Amino acid sequence: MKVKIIYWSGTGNTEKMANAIFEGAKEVNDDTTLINVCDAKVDDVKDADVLIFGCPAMGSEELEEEYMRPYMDSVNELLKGKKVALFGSYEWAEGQWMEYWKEELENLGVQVFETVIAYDNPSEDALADCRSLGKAIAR
Ligand SMILES: Cc1cc2nc3c(=O)[nH]c(=O)nc-3n(C[C@H](O)[C@H](O)[C@H](O)COP(=O)(O)O)c2cc1C
Repeated sequence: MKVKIIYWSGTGNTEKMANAIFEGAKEVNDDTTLINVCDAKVDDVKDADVLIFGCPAMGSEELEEEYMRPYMDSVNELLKGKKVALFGSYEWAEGQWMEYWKEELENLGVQVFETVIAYDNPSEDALADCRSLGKAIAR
């Protein structure tokens, strides 16, 4: 089972979460790759069984618009039938962007296995949740 973690992070908070998910997933599945969305291709989604996408709350409860939004728009339709999870950091509001993101995928018929959000610089507890997510989804 091929696992890919694809993320965007402006100031490193979501990147810390991505690293923790990677650590957890690697423990149970060697075929796990961590990719910055700036380097991600559509094929990265095509050949994966498990996709874990990360993006902080940006804009007004939106995905980052230069890389993450266009990337998701190009792969959303390919996610049906795959195992998908979402994560990211936020600071100004209460995590609504993650609800919108999950809802958007569910409306396309994609099942979202889990979402993990962390306030600002992720706490040790939040990072532990990230490692658990990686471990649970990559088995
Ligand atoms: C341009 C911009 C827009 C943002 N919009 C939101 C928002 O709508 N809701 C929110 O909770 N936080 C918002 N934030 C705060 C970020 O989500 C928060 O700083 C997060 O930790 C950044 O994660 P990163 O270090 O992975 O880039 C915004 C930050 C920036 C720079």
